[in-house]
Amino acid sequence: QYYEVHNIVVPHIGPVPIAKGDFHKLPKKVQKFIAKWVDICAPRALYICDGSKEESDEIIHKLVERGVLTELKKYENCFLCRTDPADVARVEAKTWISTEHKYDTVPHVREGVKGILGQWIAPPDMEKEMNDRYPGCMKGRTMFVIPFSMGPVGGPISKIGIQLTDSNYVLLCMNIMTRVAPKVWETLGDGEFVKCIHSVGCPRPVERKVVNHWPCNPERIMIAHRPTEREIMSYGSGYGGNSLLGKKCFALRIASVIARDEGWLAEHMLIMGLKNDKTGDEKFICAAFPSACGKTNLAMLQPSVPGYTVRVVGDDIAWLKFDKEGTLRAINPEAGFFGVAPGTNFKTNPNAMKTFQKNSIFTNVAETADGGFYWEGMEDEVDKNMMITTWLNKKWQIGAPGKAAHPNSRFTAPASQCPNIHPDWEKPEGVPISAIIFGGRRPTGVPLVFETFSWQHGVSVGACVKSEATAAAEFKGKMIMHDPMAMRPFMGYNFGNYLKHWLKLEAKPHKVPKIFHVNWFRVDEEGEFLWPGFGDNIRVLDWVLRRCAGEEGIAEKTPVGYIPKKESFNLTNLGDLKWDELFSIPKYYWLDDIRESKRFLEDQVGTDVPQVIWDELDEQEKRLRDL
Ligand SMILES: C=CCn1c(=O)c2[nH]c(Cc3ccc(NC(C)=O)cc3)nc2n(CCCC)c1=O
Ligand SMILES: [Mn+2]
Repeated sequence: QYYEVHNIVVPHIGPVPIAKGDFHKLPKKVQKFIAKWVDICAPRALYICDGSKEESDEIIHKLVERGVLTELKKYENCFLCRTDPADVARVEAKTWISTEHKYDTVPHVREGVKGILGQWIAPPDMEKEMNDRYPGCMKGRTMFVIPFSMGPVGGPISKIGIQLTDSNYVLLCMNIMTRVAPKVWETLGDGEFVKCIHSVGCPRPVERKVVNHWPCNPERIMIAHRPTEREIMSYGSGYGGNSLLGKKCFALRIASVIARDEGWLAEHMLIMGLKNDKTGDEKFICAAFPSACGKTNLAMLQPSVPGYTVRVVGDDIAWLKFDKEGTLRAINPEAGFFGVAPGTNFKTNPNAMKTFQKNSIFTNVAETADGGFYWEGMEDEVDKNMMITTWLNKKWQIGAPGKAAHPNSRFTAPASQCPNIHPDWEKPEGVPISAIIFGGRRPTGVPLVFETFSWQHGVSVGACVKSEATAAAEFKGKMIMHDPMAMRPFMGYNFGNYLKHWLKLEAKPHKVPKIFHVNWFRVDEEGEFLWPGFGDNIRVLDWVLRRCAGEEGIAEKTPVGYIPKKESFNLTNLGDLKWDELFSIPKYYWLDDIRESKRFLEDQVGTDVPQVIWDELDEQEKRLRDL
């Protein structure tokens, strides 16, 4: 029979050989979903995954034989993968969201301004693009069927997805990053699941030359989301952010739409627990930072001074939901860490280093002659004379020109292996959240930490998050870029409506947490960092928690929020700290900052900005004028 799919008619190619698993035991809805895409993509065989170690070992063995993976003999069960250099990062310009009505997806952007809060594509145009890519795209390849759960399988906040993919690398990483298990089928039953279709876009016989045994189709990459149908279709890229669909595509973009509909939050946040060693009292916080702020380093913090036992729940994504007592609880929907390798070492993040000593996959890092991994930041941890092979497969040594690892090279490691993973990290109902922290890389004008005056003020601060970033190619050096709620590349729907959703959650019986803003990166006139950061950040989190506990006399009011009273702050062994410079609130810097933020919101969100946000910015401006 024929399938009416996306208005194209594909011949029913009849049964394909099932390499693994029992197709007829799958839930009916799942069988239909698979059969439809088998007909469209025309794979050579079907492989139903079970997420077992045996399965991963079998795939790894095959990929090592084929030269896709190189074993890192210095570690246990660790492998290096080099991608096609044309397929090394997320591609925002080719990331689309399709809904019936444009303004369900994007805000009303000012005429002539390029929208940076998501790209909308009309359903008919998306169908045309899909029909142009998917028919026959898996010819000569195996279609892997990955049943996965975001969050502990069966948990009340968890959600199930099924990913169809022709990439075995994706299968290996999904087995680390999500919960893949036959139990997902039972839990799913006849229920709904997020439909994830991924292809590297290289049917056999391949037309485009395959580099590094990494099939991809960079020229025709398209990462498309249909939130209303809970569907994701990713074509042409094998790279993590584009192909591990459980992460950015599902756990942020699609999940933020589900969360809007169901009354919870899917956020780009770390989750960490801080136990006061004296009182035994433990509090959890969530924090949202743009890239290059060291989010993973903070999540896995090794404190530099005693007083707290810090443990990580998650380093990238948080699903937050108010429980029936009105307490905000969060789960980490992921099961692994997909972290930026460069800059990670035993000083900046010893817990990360210990996490990926085994059972981990490294993508586009460098390789040492003794079978280890290497990247920028490891100079002091590897013998100076060590022969190194770069991510581009060139011979190299420390001190030589060029980079050994790609700046966006990644480690993929099981969260369970992290030495300071929290014992409750897989608690199905999540952990209670006492504070939400926003932050950015702000070299000037922004104090180390401030507490916002209210939920509404906090949401307005989140909406105006900015961070210094290496600007796109055309500029040299750095620019301060907007990254509202650190969700800019991951918004699932109209950002104005997203802010409205946040504001609405304050309603009773919800007990909203306090919202803070931090900045580890302020520098003095010589460009020297004013704050030592890293393990010393525990001092800031200590003050945050004491404020959450309602401790009096430790804060003073400023126009932008409450900042610590110097005498209340733990400064032991910090030596000379330029406290006043670190906490100054320059009036005209901030007046400019507020004006620039208003301009950003007018340009990028326009009429969709909730009035409350304008009111908060106006009040902020008034407080500054009176400074
Ligand atoms: C929990 C740590 C958070 N954190 C920080 O708190 C932090 N602070 C800085 C800036 C800085 C760099 C070096 C020093 N000190 C010396 C000795 O070089 C101090 C501050 N860099 C930081 N980084 C690295 C950012 C790039 C990913 C960082 O991750
Ligand atoms: Mn992230």
